[in-house]
Amino acid sequence: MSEVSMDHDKPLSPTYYIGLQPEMSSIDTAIDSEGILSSVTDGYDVLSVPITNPRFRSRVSRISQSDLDTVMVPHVAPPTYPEVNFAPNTTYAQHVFGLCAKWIELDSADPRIAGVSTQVLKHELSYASFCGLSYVIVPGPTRRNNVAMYAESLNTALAAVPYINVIVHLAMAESGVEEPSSSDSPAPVDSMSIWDIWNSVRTICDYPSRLSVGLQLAAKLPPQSVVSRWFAEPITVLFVSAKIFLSNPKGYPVLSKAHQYLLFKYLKIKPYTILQDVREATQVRTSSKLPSKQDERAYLIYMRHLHTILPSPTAVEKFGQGYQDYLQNPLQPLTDNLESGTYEVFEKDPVKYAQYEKAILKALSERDSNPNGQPIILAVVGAGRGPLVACSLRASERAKVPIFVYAVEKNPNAYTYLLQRKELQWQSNVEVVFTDMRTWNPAHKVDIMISELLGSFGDNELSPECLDGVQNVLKDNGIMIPQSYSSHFIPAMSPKIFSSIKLQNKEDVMNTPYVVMLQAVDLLAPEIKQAWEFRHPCPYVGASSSWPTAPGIGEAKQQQRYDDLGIDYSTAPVVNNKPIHISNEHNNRHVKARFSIENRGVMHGFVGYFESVLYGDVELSTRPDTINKKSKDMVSWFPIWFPISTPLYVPDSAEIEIAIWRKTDNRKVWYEWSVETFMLVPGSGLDGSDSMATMTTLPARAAGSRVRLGCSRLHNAGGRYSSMLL
Ligand SMILES: C[S@@+](CC[C@H](N)C(=O)[O-])C[C@H]1O[C@@H](n2cnc3c(N)ncnc32)[C@H](O)[C@@H]1O
Repeated sequence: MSEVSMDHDKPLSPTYYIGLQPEMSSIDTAIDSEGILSSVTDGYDVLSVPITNPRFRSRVSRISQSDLDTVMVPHVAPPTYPEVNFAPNTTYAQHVFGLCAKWIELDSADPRIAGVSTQVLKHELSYASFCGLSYVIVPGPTRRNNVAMYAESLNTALAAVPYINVIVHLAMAESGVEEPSSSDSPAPVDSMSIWDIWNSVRTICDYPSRLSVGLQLAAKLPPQSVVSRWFAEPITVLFVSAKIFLSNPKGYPVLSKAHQYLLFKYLKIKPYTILQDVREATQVRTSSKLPSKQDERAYLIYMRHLHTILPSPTAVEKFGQGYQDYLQNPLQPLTDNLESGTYEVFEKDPVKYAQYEKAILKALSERDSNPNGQPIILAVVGAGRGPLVACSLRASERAKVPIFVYAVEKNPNAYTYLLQRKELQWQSNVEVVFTDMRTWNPAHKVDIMISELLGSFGDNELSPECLDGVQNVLKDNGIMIPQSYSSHFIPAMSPKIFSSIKLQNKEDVMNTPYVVMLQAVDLLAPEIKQAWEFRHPCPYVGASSSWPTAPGIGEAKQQQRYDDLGIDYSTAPVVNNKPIHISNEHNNRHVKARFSIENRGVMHGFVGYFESVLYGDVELSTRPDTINKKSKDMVSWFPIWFPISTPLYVPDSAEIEIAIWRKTDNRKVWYEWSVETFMLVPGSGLDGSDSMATMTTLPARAAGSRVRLGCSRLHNAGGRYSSMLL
């Protein structure tokens, strides 16, 4: 809005940008019905149109130049009829994106200019909203040191116009030299600086769901870390200038391979694509001042072609379609009885069951047959609707080893279904038992015990506790499948998940983990780390079947423990009229892991995965870096997200330390977690280089030492979000 950038002689015709909807549906007719939008859309789906025109700009400019001797911000009245580019019309409103005036300077250091700009923005948003538009595009901040001012204006405008979505138009990264450098060589470009500005804007505005990014694809793409960073942001629009296209040998416009790959990645989040500069680029490409419509359409045709050659989604992407970044509460199959539909979803994953069948086959083949040719006794504990029973029977056939299977289930409805399957399919090879596995007392001990009680973080559905409780029915040399499972984690940034959790607006929403098919997430560290492991059979749990002796402890000791804990033995947890073992301390876990962070970012939480050794070399994994090797295309588990209530900014070359506890008492199991961040002091002093501490106002510290930056609170410290053992 500054006088320098004012251009009164601009023609009155608005600049249109033309674009494609994420779903690529095309509208056949021109969207004009009022005469203003007479530019035919030519197969485009959306049109972005400046909300106001230069008449409005001239008036605003005159107002801002008047009364220069007063400090008051002059009042700007809303645009009038000849100052706007369109009128309300429900036929085309959904196909039009409003472009806010490019000449406003919300972040101007001059309070008059900033004040006038804010009024202009509010008027434009308000008029666009009145006309029924859903989206307006606002130019990004022009200065680095006045971001708070920009954000405040945006926030005010968002609050004043309640329904419209505001898209901030931003470059991916700076393209030029960053700051004047003291040396002769130019300072390197800081490729995260624009993301930094955006992060400040949305943080100051407190993560509004109506604020998103319109990302301008750069001609020269920034490093991969910047590409991944933007991918985690709410991108509503991708701006693609026709000027970044190359010409193929036949003279048609095409994008470079690097741009194609980037688009393939970004199109997954289904942004609108807006093509810019088509006329100018066509003129250059065709060396014609008046290129034909056909020549201009080449860009659109190419973009549509790109949509048709998108790499096919992975098995996980296909399975999770529609569930991306959608928060789900982790299942609690011990407390709750699952619905048939939920089991059906599990059963859609061929990979998990193929791996189980392979593991059972291997265990059967390695197991010496029982004396007198007795069948090997298997137990599927937590049988659900029976898929692992079916796997066991198939493995027995393949191994040519006779088996007898107990199918143990505590869900009465699943039990009924299992009885049906026994009657119709399995007959005498299978005995269906309705009980909590922890109180099961079978006639025969078990050679191979098979379970699938795993949650997204491995042990979070209480597999360790359930299996400890049934371990006493396993023969001394018996096998448990899985043999072990481990939990893994990594710090991550996801503004989308953070705001979705916040939006729930319920108490304690940051105290519980969520199961999420992650998409808009940037993993902040280069490697995922293991938290802990559980092995079965558990060495701390005895194989005695005498009930109610606490596994591995003995009744007297158990009594002693109750006494130590001040618990009345007679009030010990009871299942099926029998007290279950309460000494569960061996299933407590604690880990503190340190993650090196190369590129700065904001931590909103951490992602959890698991790995499991089913038997021998047959494994399962949900870790993105090992899933392909261990259980490619397995879809049964989405990752788990542990939120933190206050996002933590982490600078370049920093460290994040995450501490997690798995805590148990005699009735429940829960996680607690906290995060600390550190900055590393670079330079050694020995080579003559200054340490950052001496270059900044920080107190001098030895090079390599860690400066504490911040920490989160302890989450779920009260154990309120617990999984119940009873
Ligand atoms: C994750 S589901 C797996 C079901 C089945 N094995 C499958 O792969 O589809 C876990 C099953 O274990 C059952 N379950 C959980 N805890 C149990 C317990 N303590 N005793 C018996 N069944 C239990 C649940 O009811 C549920 O059917």
